[in-house]
Amino acid sequence: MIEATLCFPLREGGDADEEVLLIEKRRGLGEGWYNGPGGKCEPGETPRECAVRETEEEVGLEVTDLEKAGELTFLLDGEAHTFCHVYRSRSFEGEPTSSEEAYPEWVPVDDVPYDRMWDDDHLWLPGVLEGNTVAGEFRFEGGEPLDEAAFVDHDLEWGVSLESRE
Ligand SMILES: CNc1ncnc2c1ncn2[C@@H]1O[C@H](COP(=O)(O)OP(=O)(O)OP(=O)(O)O)[C@@H](O)[C@H]1O
Repeated sequence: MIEATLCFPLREGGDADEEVLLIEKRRGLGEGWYNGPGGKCEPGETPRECAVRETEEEVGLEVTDLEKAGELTFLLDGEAHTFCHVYRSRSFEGEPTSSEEAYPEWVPVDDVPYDRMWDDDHLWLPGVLEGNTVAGEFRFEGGEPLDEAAFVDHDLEWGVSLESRE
């Protein structure tokens, strides 16, 4: 099973609108779709360290004080495929810049382009951006690659305690 991360930097935008930093992914899994910065954990790395590293690599932002917001299990044809640790952060340094992997974009949290994201995102990301915590299982069918499989169903639990988790 792949262990991966997603990080959602948040800031106060114009008109006091809350904004989230998304990326348009330029290659690999989920290419062409929007998501948070993130990626696969490397050996010996904690998920939190992975989220910080991937955010720096993909958009050049140095995030600190990551808050654990979710744990998502993605199953493909009945088998656990990816376990994803989700974080929020309001503390970061630097300006988002494009990389070979991603185009960054600040978007109002009320205007997230869910029609251009993974099919599961609209189910859990709004709550995460509102400050809630979530544990979820999402089932996909149809074989590899995961981003061409069909999203079948899911279970979600809100308000879970993730404080003691990486
Ligand atoms: C199934 N539903 C899903 N919904 C939302 N997000 C999903 C997801 N499934 C995977 N993700 C995320 O997508 C990124 C893949 O990125 P990543 O590991 O970098 O893939 P990629 O193949 O490009 O890796 P390398 O660059 O080769 O390491 C990574 O953040 C991972 O958490």
